[in-house]
Amino acid sequence: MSEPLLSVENLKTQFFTEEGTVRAVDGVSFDVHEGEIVGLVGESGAGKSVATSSILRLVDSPGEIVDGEITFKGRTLFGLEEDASGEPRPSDGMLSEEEMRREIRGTEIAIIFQDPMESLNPVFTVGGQLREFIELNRDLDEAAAKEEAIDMLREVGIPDPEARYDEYPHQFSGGMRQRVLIAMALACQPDLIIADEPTTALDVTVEGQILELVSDLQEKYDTAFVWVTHDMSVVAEICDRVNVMYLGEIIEQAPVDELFYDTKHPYTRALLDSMPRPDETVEELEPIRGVMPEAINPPSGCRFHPRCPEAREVCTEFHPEPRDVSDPGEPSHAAACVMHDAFDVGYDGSRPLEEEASGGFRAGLTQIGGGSDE
Ligand SMILES: Nc1ncnc2c1ncn2[C@@H]1O[C@H](COP(=O)(O)OP(=O)(O)OP(=O)(O)O)[C@@H](O)[C@H]1O
Ligand code: NI
Repeated sequence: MSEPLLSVENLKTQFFTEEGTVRAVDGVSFDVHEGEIVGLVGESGAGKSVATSSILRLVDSPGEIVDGEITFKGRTLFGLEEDASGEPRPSDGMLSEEEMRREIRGTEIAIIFQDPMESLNPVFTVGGQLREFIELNRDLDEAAAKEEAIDMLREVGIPDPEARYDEYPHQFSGGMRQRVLIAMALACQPDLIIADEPTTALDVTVEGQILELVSDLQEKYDTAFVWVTHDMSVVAEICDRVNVMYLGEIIEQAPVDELFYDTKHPYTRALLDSMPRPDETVEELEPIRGVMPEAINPPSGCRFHPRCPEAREVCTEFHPEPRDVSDPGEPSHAAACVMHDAFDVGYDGSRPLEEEASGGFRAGLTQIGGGSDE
């Protein structure tokens, strides 16, 4: 395969709070290739948003990227090297804040958030905002930018775009506002769009329409996407490859079909069993038991072990990083679970935690977290 468009390596982003260090993103690696839609999925608090805002270096204090390397089209968005005394400092090649603002954010990598009202200014017309954005970022005069803005509104399926151009954000429905944000994201023809749960607040029908629109646009413009969601049916609908996150880590990484039909991590299985799937009728949905622990003091060993039905003693001790667990000839499929032979740390001979747990502390858990806990 060709060089990835975006490469994230061992990314660590932490928040230094009074309660302690929140390891929000704790050693995450993934690639995005040209024109690919890559999912980032996991329960609330898994670190999805922090991971994506780290890509654009938009993490605010008390948060900080503390380790890792992020490259995009051969340029270093984040990188560290050692100074003379062995302390880490930004690498020579790392883009400056000014370069990030001028050359990357919005133009090369656009971002779409869940709440369009955060990105749209309520006191200016929708068309005016879009036009100004186009004017600023592409060498177009006002008239040409207006024409382009109307074209973009039409492109994202807004009916009667000439008239809607002069309306204000509050005159648009939630779905229509989200379409405006997609138009804005596409306006500079970026190579990558980061979408952070942009359809979560919408009802299912509107969500379906937006996902369809994105698929069409993706084909037409060959834009790559990082699509953040907690919803496996959204993943099934639009993603090519998927990264499943749990407590700051990626625990499974696979093409979408492999993830659904040859699931390799018990957490992914639990996520799949906890929500309705378009491709399967299940008698009963099974919520994931327990709640995701705090990212300040993650459990020892595998971070999922306190909630895992397959957990054995070794899981409390050995902390697995994702390893290739694909069968020969199959596409690359990584999982961070020691039940796979690739780990060879004595899972088969290890004592199951199950019985002890059901009578013990798990019985004490009163709150049962579902898959979508927002
Ligand atoms: N400003 C902050 N200060 C302290 N901790 C933070 C801050 N922002 C995020 N975190 C913590 O970082 C972790 C990851 O949060 P993040 O928002 O990335 O989760 P998420 O997977 O996007 O969840 P959601 O689905 O709810 O959006 C959480 O434990 C969260 O509490
Ligand atoms: Ni989030």
